[in-house]
Formats: sequence, C-alpha cells, structure tokens
Amino acid sequence: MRFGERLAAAVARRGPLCVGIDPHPGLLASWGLPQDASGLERFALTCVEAFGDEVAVVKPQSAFFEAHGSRGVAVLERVLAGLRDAGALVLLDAKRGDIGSTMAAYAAAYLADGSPLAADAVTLSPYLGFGSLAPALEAAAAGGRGVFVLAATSNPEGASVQRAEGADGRSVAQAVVDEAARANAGAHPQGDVGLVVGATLAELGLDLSALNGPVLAPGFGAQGATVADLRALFGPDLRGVLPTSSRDVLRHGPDTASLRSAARRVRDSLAL
Ligand SMILES: O=C(O)c1cc(=O)[nH]c(=O)n1[C@@H]1O[C@H](COP(=O)(O)O)[C@@H](O)[C@H]1O
Repeated sequence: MRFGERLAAAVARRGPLCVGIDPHPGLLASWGLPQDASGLERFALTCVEAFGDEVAVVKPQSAFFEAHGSRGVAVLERVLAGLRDAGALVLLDAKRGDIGSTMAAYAAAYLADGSPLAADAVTLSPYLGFGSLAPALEAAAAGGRGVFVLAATSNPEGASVQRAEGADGRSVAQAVVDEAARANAGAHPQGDVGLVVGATLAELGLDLSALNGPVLAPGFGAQGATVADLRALFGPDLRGVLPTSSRDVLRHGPDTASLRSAARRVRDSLAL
C-alpha cells in the first residue's frame, strides 16, 4: 500500500497526533537519566512503549541520536524497529537535502527496504531546489514510503528565505507547495508527498487547496501554538493536518503511563 493510504488508515484508527521523540539533554536530566547512550536508550525505548501502540505517527529526531555516535545510531535503529512492531508509522526527522546524486544515497539510507535506518517517511529540506529531491520521492514511492518537505517552518528565521518571492510573484514556500501538489495529483485518498507548515505562523499565506497530501504542523505545544491556532491556520476540521508535539508531551516522563495519557489528552484536544 502507498504511504498516503497507510497514513490515512492510521489516522482514522488512532487520530491525527504525531508525537516527537526528541531526547534533549534537559529532558534526560529531568527523567533522572545519565547523559550517555544508556540514558538515551532508556529514554527512547520508554517512548516506544508509551506511544508505539497509541498514536498514528511517531517522529524520532535524528540529531539527538547522532550526538551519541554509533551507539546512539544503534539506539535509533532499535527505536525504528520497535515503533514499526507496535504499529505506529515512523517519520524520521532528518531534514535532509542535497544535490540529486547524493540525495540518492540519503534515499538509500532512509527510504529503501533492508536499510537499518529505513522509516515510513523522512523530513526533507527543498532548499537545494525541489527537483534535487527527486531520488527520494522516487525511492519513497517505490517502497510505499513518504516524505515531508519543509515549506514554511515554525521558526521565526524561516520567513526570510521561505517568504521571498520569485520572478512569478509566488513565494518560495508556495512554489514548494505547488511542486508537492504536482507530485500528489490524482492520488486517492492522498499522495505520498507531505509538507511541513509550522503551527506558529501568524498567518498561513499559502494556498494548500491543491496539495492532496498530509501537512505536518510542528510548533504545537512547547513553541506556543494552541489547538485554536491550528484551527485558525488550517481550518476548523484540521483535515489532512498532523499536529506534532515533542517536549510538551515528553515532559510528563519518565512514567510510561503518564506519557501515554499525556499523548491521549493532546490527541483528544484535537477532536472536533
Ligand atoms: O520538521 C520538523 O519536524 C520541524 C519543522 C519545523 O518547522 N519546526 C519544528 O519544530 N520541527 C521539529 O519538530 C520538533 C518540535 O519539538 P517541540 O517544540 O518540542 O514540540 C523538533 O524536533 C523540531 O526539529
């Protein structure tokens, strides 16, 4: 089955929330864990247990694992496998983007069957040109996987690049939206190319009507965006939107049941 179909089915079953696994040093400390690969492992596997059979999508942030070197990457491999076994879709937050021929190597790492770091989807940066991402889009489609391409990010610095206008008067972010829409055209119930649009934006300033794909909305929770902000930006029913929260859920650890009920509470707050 294609990623767009698998995602729609997962959201129908488990609701639209994505929970991020971001093992910040401060969170490891507040969970009483050591600042090393064993602390990372305890943290991440607790998250797998709490969220893997509860939410539709879980998003491990790669850098926090890479920071612990090869042992950290080994933990990430276990997290990917554990989440998959528990029935969650895994969105690996790696924000990759490179010239096309190197992009093929990233695609082989994250989007190919048999790779130890293969996920259901990966975040990509389109700022070497959307076309440079083609090898990743092709690998994703071939393996029933997806991608989420940064369009308008949640951080205030993003606007200086993403809101810049091209010769045709479209913003860079709108051009990214339009390319994703082209890739998703005709797919049912939605395509495999998602976008990232920050929940913290003061106004959307984008036409998403032709996207026909999922929108990951970070900035919800710890960065200040509320459910009301999400509805104001994306419309009252949040159709196709995957709000994602990391720290605001993770601060309820280390108790597994508390983490799970925090995720449930946040997910229920998104229901109409
Ligand atoms: O692609 C992302 O996931 C992402 C894009 C963006 O525009 N803003 C953003 O915050 N993120 C990620 O989403 C997560 C947000 O974490 P919290 O602010 O703790 O909920 C982090 O892992 C960020 O790297």
